[in-house]
Amino acid sequence: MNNNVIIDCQNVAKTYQDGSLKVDVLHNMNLQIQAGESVSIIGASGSGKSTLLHLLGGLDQATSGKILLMGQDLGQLSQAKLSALRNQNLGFVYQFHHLLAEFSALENVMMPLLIGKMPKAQAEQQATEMLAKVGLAQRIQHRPTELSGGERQRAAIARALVTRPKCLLADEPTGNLDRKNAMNILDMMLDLQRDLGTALVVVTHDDELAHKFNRVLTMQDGQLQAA
Ligand SMILES: Nc1ncnc2c1ncn2[C@@H]1O[C@H](COP(=O)(O)OP(=O)(O)OP(=O)(O)O)[C@@H](O)[C@H]1O
Repeated sequence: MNNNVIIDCQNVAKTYQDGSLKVDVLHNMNLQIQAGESVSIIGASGSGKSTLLHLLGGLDQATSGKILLMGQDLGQLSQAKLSALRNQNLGFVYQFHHLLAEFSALENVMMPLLIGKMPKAQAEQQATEMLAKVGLAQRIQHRPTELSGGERQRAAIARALVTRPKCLLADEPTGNLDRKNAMNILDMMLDLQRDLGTALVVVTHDDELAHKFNRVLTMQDGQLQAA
């Protein structure tokens, strides 16, 4: 195995069976995500971008083909092993922040570390540092409702990165934000990708944002093409 490959999709197909209707979304798709690179995925609505991201994250299974995460075949792992591999190596950010309303930004960001059994004081320190990196040093005690939309997404990004994953998978992370905010947050994600050495895979509708990445791929006819 090439040690720099974090995710390796080999001849992946995904078909949804919706009643009697079969929907072929991905076929014979190949993709390698290298350590530390930034990749954007664009393409028409319904072309399969979110489907691909779910497969890369081990949240759904390919119909055929293989997806390796750190050399391990996701289709061959027990649910417990898959969860552990995912928690150790991947971070997720969605269009909606999914922060827990009753907790502060700090508590939300500490959560994945506490789940990983890190002692509380250390988790608090690391979460505080990550919140500072996303520009929320002055907001750590705020609850999600006390943060702006952009700040909530920053907190969600801090929560996804606090475990120092090898790869961050983001589905329309700036889709709910105005243009200026979206640009700022995407630039911040790319800065963090370079500083932390995290690979970054982002699905976006925004061609201009997409072109800030090392590679731009377009989903078309169930496959990825270099844009
Ligand atoms: N659970 C499912 N069951 C049946 N069909 C599905 C399911 N999930 C997605 N699809 C279909 O698969 C296709 C790809 O969906 P997907 O959400 O991956 O597209 P997308 O490129 O992310 O779209 P968008 O840009 O609008 O978010 C669509 O035609 C969709 O209707």
